[in-house]
Amino acid sequence: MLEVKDIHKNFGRKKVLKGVSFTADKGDITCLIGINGVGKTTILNSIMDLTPIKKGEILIDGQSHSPEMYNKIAFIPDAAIMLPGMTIQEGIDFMKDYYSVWNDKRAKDLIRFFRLKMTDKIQDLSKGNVAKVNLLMGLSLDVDYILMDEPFSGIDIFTREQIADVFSSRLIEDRGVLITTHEISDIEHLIDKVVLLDEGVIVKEFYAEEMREKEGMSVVDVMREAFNA
Ligand SMILES: Nc1ncnc2c1ncn2[C@@H]1O[C@H](COP(=O)(O)OP(=O)(O)OP(=O)(O)O)[C@@H](O)[C@H]1O
Repeated sequence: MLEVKDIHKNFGRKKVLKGVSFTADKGDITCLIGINGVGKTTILNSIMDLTPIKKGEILIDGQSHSPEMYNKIAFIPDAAIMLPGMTIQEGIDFMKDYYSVWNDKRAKDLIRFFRLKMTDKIQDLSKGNVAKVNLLMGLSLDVDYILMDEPFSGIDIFTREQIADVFSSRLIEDRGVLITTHEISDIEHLIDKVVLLDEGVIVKEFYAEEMREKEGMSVVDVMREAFNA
């Protein structure tokens, strides 16, 4: 389980996270939702230890940050992660050398699934293809948890559908996925758990299916109610 416990984060005098707590389970797709600038990326960066937190604790299967953690968790950001001059093949070769948890069979499945051309340079890729390469690099790591920051941002509907298909496919397997997205309707039917962030704290944490069955409310209905939209 991924446990975020009472984390606080300031940028200068601005208090962005004011005691954020939630959990994301292995086997679940958990979606972190909130308006622009509320602190979603900051939470993912904090989980990956890419930014220091002022207070609080982050546990991955009960353990706090350590170098071994990077064999358990992968981060798929919303910008290109490979050097611009590299080809996709060179990027894959780098990942293979760097990570002992690289799964070459899954990488090959993803290359076929996304129809990527290995000789293409990262700097020449469209935004959608950059997103696909990022997914390829993150999902090909045999880790238990995957964080994804806005995998649908600025991407056309067909590519969004293709990316959404990844969520329902065996490429995710029984791993824990924590995703931020504004394109909730694309994956509403695939999400297990929803965590709503507003004004520096978690205002609601619920299972989408339970909410549909017990309250007759969709994720978007709950969002509208929580954010008074
Ligand atoms: N390095 C930084 N220095 C100063 N302020 C920052 C920094 N990174 C983020 N912030 C501020 O922290 C707040 C939260 O930013 P963050 O990127 O986490 O939000 P977000 O919820 O991911 O936004 P979006 O939905 O637009 O991607 C914003 O007000 C942002 O301007």
